[in-house]
Amino acid sequence: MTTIAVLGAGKIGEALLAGLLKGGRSADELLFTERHPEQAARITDRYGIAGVEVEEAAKRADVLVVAVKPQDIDPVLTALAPAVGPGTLVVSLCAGLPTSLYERRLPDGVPVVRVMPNTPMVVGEAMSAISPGTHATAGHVALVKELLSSVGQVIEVPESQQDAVTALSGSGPAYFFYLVEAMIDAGILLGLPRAVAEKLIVQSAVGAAKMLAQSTEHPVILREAVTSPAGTTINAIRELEKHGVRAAMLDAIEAARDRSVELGK
Ligand SMILES: NC(=O)C1=CN([C@@H]2O[C@H](COP(=O)(O)OP(=O)(O)OC[C@H]3O[C@@H](n4cnc5c(N)ncnc54)[C@H](OP(=O)(O)O)[C@@H]3O)[C@@H](O)[C@H]2O)C=CC1
Ligand SMILES: O=C(O)[C@@H]1CCC=N1
Repeated sequence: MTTIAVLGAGKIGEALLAGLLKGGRSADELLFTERHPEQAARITDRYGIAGVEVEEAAKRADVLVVAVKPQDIDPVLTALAPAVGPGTLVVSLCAGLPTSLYERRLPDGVPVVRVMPNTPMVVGEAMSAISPGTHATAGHVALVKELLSSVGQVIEVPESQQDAVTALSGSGPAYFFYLVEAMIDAGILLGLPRAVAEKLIVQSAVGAAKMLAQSTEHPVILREAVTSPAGTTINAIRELEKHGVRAAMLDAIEAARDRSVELGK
């Protein structure tokens, strides 16, 4: 049995615990730490998983998944340093934080794998990108891939690409939610009831996402197929181009990448 402890059961930590249970792990194999007692009690009630202190998690777990905000990492590393050994695998989900930070602060030889997942984990559709640190072996990478495969898809990337990955797929779901929110607002502007606008847009998003996932065509071909000559769509596209939506997207994702780099300093 591999015991997995999630340090920081917030949004992504809870999503991972829920996903691992759905993927077939038993609650006995899982632990978590959480500094809000009410959140800890809620998680134990809901999933039957035990909440423990960081030091106990470090002693009992084979895999420690760090899911606190990057700004909160310092006390976690201080608590882990005397408690982890080279047999414990540390998996960091934290934006920006390099494996070298963990390697510097933890005992020599502790294996570290950096992962950037995303919240569609809650529906088994995460996109996770993983990068091994200096002491992580192929076996460690395989174990992390196996864990994350139960909550979505996994790719391995060089660690130098992790800030870009964070900006693209880590934050990516937020961009889609933002777009959906704006499109629902447009429905309200055009006089549709909110419930109708929501249904129209959410199902259009689900359908478009399935087409993107299943089709071998480039997204531009899929868009062209919707854009009839002298029709409605091209009028909307002209407005999007006029307002610089593509350039805004490039700038937005570059800004997210820059923030990830900054968090790692
Ligand atoms: N949300 C997302 O979509 C994604 C997040 N990530 C990464 O995951 C990490 C967590 O993000 P997210 O889940 O959004 O953040 P949250 O703030 O929701 O979750 C972190 C939780 O950990 C708690 N915490 C902080 N320090 C400790 C500690 N020492 N011991 C126990 N618990 C602690 C926090 O408490 P408190 O509320 O008091 O701070 C909070 O409840 C971040 O590093 C982020 O970069 C990665 C990919 C996607
Ligand atoms: O916004 C953040 O910093 C985190 C990392 C990627 C998604 N959410």
